[in-house]
Amino acid sequence: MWLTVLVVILIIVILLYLDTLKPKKFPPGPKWLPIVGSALEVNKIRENTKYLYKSFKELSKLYSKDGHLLGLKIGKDRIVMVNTVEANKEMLYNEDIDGRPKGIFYQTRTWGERKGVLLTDGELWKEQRKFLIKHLKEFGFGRKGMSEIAFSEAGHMVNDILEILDNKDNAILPMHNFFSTYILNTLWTMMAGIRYKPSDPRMVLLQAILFELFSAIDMVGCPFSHFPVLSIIAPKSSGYTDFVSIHKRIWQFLRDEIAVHKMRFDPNKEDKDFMDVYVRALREYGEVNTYSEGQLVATCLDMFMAGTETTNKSMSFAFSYLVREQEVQKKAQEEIDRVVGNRQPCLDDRPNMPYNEALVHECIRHFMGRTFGVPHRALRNTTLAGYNIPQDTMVVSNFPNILMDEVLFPEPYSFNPDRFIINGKLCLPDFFFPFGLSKHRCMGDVLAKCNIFVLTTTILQSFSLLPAPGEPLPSLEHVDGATASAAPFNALVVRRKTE
Ligand code: HEM
Repeated sequence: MWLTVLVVILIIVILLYLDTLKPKKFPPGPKWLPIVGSALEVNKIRENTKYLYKSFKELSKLYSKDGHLLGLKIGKDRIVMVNTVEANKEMLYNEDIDGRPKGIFYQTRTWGERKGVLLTDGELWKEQRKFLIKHLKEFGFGRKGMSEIAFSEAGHMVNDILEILDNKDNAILPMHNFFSTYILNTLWTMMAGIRYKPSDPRMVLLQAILFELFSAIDMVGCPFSHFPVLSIIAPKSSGYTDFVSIHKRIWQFLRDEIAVHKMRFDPNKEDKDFMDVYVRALREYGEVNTYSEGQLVATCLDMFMAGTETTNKSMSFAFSYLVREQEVQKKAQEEIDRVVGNRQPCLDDRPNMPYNEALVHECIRHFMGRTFGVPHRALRNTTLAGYNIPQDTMVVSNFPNILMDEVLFPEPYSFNPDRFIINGKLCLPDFFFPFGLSKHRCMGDVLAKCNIFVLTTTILQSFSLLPAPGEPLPSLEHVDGATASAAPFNALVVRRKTE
């Protein structure tokens, strides 16, 4: 009996010891303790720095001599943060690192299966990404139709503000989520043929829970993803219960929409949106290869999340700075007045408006300068920047390290569109790739840039945004999470006088 206990203890000790060993030539980083890995050290530093990206910067300074990579283990997950421009380019073009992570966190959002286009790889990702892009184009994606939809949404936005002003000259409006419904509408018109009013109660609820969800998790995971056992022994405090319940609400929202499309489907009528196309494919061929109704729900979920949160939060950063820095706002308005005059701005104006176009890139820089890339996964043992990356290691672009670098972007925390202008022309350096590179490059960059340009120029043409009287200026302390957001703030929206 005692011998058995001793052997069991010995095996546990050996397993715990093995858990602390790093693979040969693994990227440098903090020590690995049994079970928790480097989590304690990361958390300790995060208590001081408040933000995960700043903690990784501190840890990189401490451990990474050449600065390229930082190697960590959080719970069961081996994670490599890719810090530099050169290492990121090498990583994003390395096909061995073209996978997406597996596991409870990434799969719970799609009811335990690997579905969708954002967090999948292999045949399913390839086939479904191709199908999605091909058919979204039929409804305007990346084409003229897309800019017309953005133009129409911008018009609705101005009318909604005028309705709120109700003959007054100004009103105080909450800004951190202000643009989200208009942004969602541009995508949802193509995906589901629908536009919502920002006051629609379903939208208000969905936006609130999405904001909550993205603040509660990090792009590299959350407590129950690194320690899956927590989802069973401590589902509430590990965030698992909320994660599932938020997703259930979004699934329901999407399934309701798909049900409407299925009900009204008529094989003899022209498809009006992506859901129609997918329902037709399922009716004609059935659930073959990678096609299924679950895949349609997951694709909609991905587009909903990747397509609205990112653009909306980029704009929330832009406007928090525009309220603080009135001279930037005035410069943008001067260009709008000079080039566009009194008609509504549209995407065709962009080539003649380098300052406003640069403003779009500066707002994306501020967003991705606080947000990590979508994690990749090593599909097999490989190398990166001279280090070994074992199969199934999570590999993450550390965008903040590049986009907030003082050498690449002097005074990185100031909001300065002029940094992207040389001799009066927009000039983007080749170390600026906030949408990623290569095969997993963002699908929605064209739509995001179109929306930000059209919505920003349209609102600034008709209104100025000033600090709300009696309230502090918008805070520069942002909300951390899977995607960073400006802290909630109000602005005094003032009608501009037209001559
Ligand atoms: C400011 C706005 C946006 C930024 C900064 C952004 C950034 C990114 C980044 C960094 C990636 C990961 C690339 C990689 O893993 O190598 C990505 C992937 C993705 N984005 Fe975006 N994105 C934005 C807007 C959008 C929009 C509007 C859509 C929807 C139309 C979208 C859909 C996607 C999808 C589906 C992927 C996964 C691509 C794949 O793995 O094949 N994104 N995005």
